[in-house]
Parts: sequence; C-alpha cells; structure tokens
Amino acid sequence: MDNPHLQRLAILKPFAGRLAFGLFFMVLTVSAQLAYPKVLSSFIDNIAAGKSGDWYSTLAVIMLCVLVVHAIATALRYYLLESTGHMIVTRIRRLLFAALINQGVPFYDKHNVGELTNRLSSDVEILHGTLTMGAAISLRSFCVLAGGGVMMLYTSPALSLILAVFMPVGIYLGKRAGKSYRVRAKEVQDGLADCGKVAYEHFSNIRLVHAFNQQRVAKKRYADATGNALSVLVSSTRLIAVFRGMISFLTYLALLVTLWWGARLISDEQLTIGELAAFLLYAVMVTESANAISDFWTSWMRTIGATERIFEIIQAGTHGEWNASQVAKLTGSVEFSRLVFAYPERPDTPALKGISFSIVAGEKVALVGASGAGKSTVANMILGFYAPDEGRILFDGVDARYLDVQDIRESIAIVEQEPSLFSGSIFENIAFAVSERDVGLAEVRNAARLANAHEFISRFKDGYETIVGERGVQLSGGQKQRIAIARALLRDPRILILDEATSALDSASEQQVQEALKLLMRGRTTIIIAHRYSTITNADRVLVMNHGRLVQEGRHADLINDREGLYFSLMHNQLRQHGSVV
Ligand SMILES: Nc1ncnc2c1ncn2[C@@H]1O[C@H](COP(=O)(O)OP(=O)(O)OP(=O)(O)O)[C@@H](O)[C@H]1O
Repeated sequence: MDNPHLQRLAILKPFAGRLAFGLFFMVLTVSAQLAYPKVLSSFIDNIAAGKSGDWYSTLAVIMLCVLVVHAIATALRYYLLESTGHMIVTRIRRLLFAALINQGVPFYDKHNVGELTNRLSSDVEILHGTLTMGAAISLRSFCVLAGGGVMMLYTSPALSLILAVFMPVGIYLGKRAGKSYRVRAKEVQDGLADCGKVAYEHFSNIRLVHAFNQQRVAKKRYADATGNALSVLVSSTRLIAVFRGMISFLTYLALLVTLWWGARLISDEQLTIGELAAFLLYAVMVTESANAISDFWTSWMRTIGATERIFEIIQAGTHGEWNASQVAKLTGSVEFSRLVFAYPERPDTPALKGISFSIVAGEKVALVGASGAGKSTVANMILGFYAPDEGRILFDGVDARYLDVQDIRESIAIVEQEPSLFSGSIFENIAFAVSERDVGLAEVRNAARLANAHEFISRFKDGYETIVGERGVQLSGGQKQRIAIARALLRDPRILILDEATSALDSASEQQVQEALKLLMRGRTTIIIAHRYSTITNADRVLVMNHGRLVQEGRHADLINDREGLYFSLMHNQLRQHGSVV
C-alpha cells in the first residue's frame, strides 16, 4: 500500500463501526440543517403571497421537531467522532511505541532518543488535531456540500451553474497549495525533532553542561535548531495566507455573481424571492463547507508530511535481530567461530576480525584488552544486539541463527559497568529482571539480601518503595551496582555478562559488591569484561583481545609468564600505573 492516504486510513479499520454510527448521526444533523432554508423560503413566499390561515404554526411545529432531532444527532455525532479520534490517536501512539521498542540496537545507533520521543509526542499530536476536530468538521462539510448541492440544483439549476464554474478553480488551488504545504510540514517536523534531540542531549547531560559552563552554547544550539523550524513555519504560513486570500475572494465573487444573476431571474419571474433567499443560504453553506474541506485538506497534507516518519517506523517492523526457529533452554556453553563483525555505522572498520573461542557451561572467562579492543562488542554479539557479518555464534552447539534471540536472552543477565536504573522504586528496578511474571516482595528481598543490598535498602524510610530518581541519581555507585546484581540474581541466568566497573568504590562498598558478584557467578557461565587484577587472576581463563582479534588465551598464571605477550605488558603497565588493569 504505497498511497500515503490509504496507509493512514488503514489504521481506522478497527473503528469502522463507531465511525459509521458517527457518520449516520452526521448525515442526520446535516439533513436537519438543510431543512432550514427550505422552511425559510416557504415563510417568505407565503408572506409575500399574503397566504391566510394558521400555516405558520404548522411550519413552526415541524421545525421544532427538526430542531430536536438536530440537537440529539449533534450530541451523538460529536461524542462518537471525537472519542473515536482519541482512540485512533492512542492506537497510533501505542503502535509507534511498540515499533520503536522492538527495534534492534542498530536502530538506536542511528537514531537519537530525543528525536524519537519528540516523534511520539509532537508528531502524534498533529495527527490528533487532524483526526479529531479536523476530520469531524470536514466530514460534516462533505455532507453539507453534497446535500446543499442537491438542494441548490433543486431550487434553481440556473444559479447552480455559477458555483459549478467557481468550484473547480477552488479545488485546483487547494490541491496546489496542499502539495507545497505537505513538503514544508515534513521539514517542520524534522526541525522540531532536531530541537527535541538538542534538548534531550543537554538535559540528560545536565551535570556536564553545568560543570563545563556550557549553558550559553546549549542555548545557542537550541536557538539554531528552533530557528530552522521557525523559518520553514513562517514560509508555510505565507503560503497559507496567499491561499486563504485567493479562496476568500473567489467565494465572495461567486456569491456576488449569484445575487446579480438571481435578481435578474426574479425580475424575469423565473424565481421567487424566497427561493433566492433559500438558494443564497444554501450557497453560503456550500461555500463554507468547501472552505472547511480545503482547510482540512491543508491540515491533512501537513499531517501526512509530519507523520511520514511515524508510519515509516511503524511499517518498517523490527530489524537487526535473528530469525527464530528452535526453542532454546540453554545450559550455558558459548562458542564464537571465525566471527567477523563491523558496526553498521562503520562498515569499513570491523570491530571483530575473525574471533574464535569456546566457553564451556559454568566457566568463568575474563576478557581483557586495551580500550577499543572489542570486549564490549563480544558482549553485544552474545546478547544478539547485532548479527555477525561472517562466522557464527553457537549456544550449546546450536548456531544462534536457528534460535530465537528472545530465548537466548532469557538465559542471559547483564550487570553493566554503570548500571541502568529506571526512575521508579527499588522494588520495580529489581523486579524488572522478570517483568514477564508477577514477583513478590519476598522474592525481591531475597535477591537483594544475596546481593548485599537488603541492609542499605532497609535503612531508607520507604524501604523497597524508595524512588531512585532518573537513572538512579539518588543512589551511590556501589548501591546501584548491588541493585543491578540483585536484578541479575532474580533472573537466575545460565550466562552472565559482567562489565566490571573501572572506577573503584571505597573498600567497604567494594568488598560488599565483590562478595555479591562471587555469589552471582557461582555455577553460571560468566564472561567478565575485566578491569580488576583479582577478577582476572580468579578467572578460569583469560581471553586477551587486541584490535578486534583474540591474541592470547589461557590461565593468568601461564599467560603472565610469556614476557613477549600482550597480556604481560598490559598487566605490567597498568599495575605499575594504577594498581588496576584497564
Ligand atoms: N555502536 C557502535 N557503532 C560503531 N562503532 C562502534 C560502536 N560501538 C563500538 N564501536 C567501535 O568498535 C570498536 C570496539 O569497541 P568496544 O566497545 O567493543 O571496545 P572495548 O574493548 O569494549 O573498549 P572499552 O574497554 O573502552 O570499553 C571500537 O573501535 C569502537 O569505536
């Protein structure tokens, strides 16, 4: 379905019933509205002809009935169409969020989070305006246009010809303006998304911005971003202004010609005064409706332009993850076989250049190497964030391509260097590990106890309900790490990926974290991106990486004896400089 109008209309499918009812009441209100000029015409002509009797009471009673129908139908129409508009927009918001959250990690390498959240709010908001009030008004206008057109033809075919001449000119102008507007609307939304990006980046790095006194630069960057959006906004406003002026001129010119021609028909006795009055009322209704439709057309064009990205994202589906075919219950062995991988954003510089190793279930392996050697990339590949360009990853001897990536992740837990926390409570942050099932406080408390976190959590006034602040800002580094360990313990993974923190905690806190980690690693395959001497020496095996290659592997005690090897110089240099290994 390439047509953008149809693509967007397909979203309305589940609401067809409600929309049909709304439309029915709309037709009813329009029919009632169209009855007024007819009755007015009868009043005028009866008065002009000096008709006797109580005809006006009969007409008034008929009109009263029409009024009641009109009022009820108006209320029902408004409710049905407006509420359906809200439902449609909510559905689009959910579809967009689902499409975004399902995107693989490569998508987020390319897109900025600020830009995406902006799409969720501002782009969808535009759709909201158009789909609720805009669509309701223009649907009503369509009905009035059609019904009014019929009544005009019925009242005076000769006068109707005049509008038949003016209408196509208006439609042509509307189409031309709509097209240019659509292009500009896309530029505006892209500009606004840029603003969102700049704002998000600065707010999320607020400490850095203040520490480096970069507020002025931040304001300048935001002013530039908003300036771009503003100039496109002003140019599209200019376009609409010209278009509105032309349409208004055309409308009143058409009415003037109708009046002039009508007066001639009355003097030739081909039309009554009442009929001319009714015709003019219909003509006003029809032209107003035509204007409303052209306004809607402009806003629909704006919506299509603005929401192009939303629908691209919704329709793009999920990328960057492997295909599912076998259900995995992993025991924990992992093997890399001649694996080559380059990040999609840097296709010419592979981060892994033909890596092979195998880790048996329950083994503890330390990955060491200089910064940029590819240690985190190995972790990213195990987690299935990216698919290999060449070679294979095997879990329990099965090629990962034949396993469901979600099944694989089911068996993995990760403890990051800077643990990510959500802004909710401590309980929610720990229970996040198994959000697919209900977790009780006892289970979370048990995990926290094993992670040496229970004690400090209990000291907080709100205990497990303590709010941790955005990304856990209200907790210390060691506390965050122990919460992350409790989270991993609750998941009870077969494979554990541990990105060891480079910055040392104070010795008491460090000891508690190390104890918790020891417990977490027990009986699980553990891949540690290692920085600490003790971690490396305690590992069953060390894999030494250099520029995307595996250059040495073995036990610490054996590797350290190879004085020519990279491992020796890494350990030697770092121990001498920092007492820790990078
Ligand atoms: N998302 C990404 N997109 C493009 N290139 C990336 C991305 N992430 C990492 N790289 C590049 O891949 C190479 C390996 O990076 P990786 O993060 O795996 O190194 P590392 O050994 O974990 O380093 P460190 O110890 O500093 O964390 C580096 O050259 C890095 O610049």
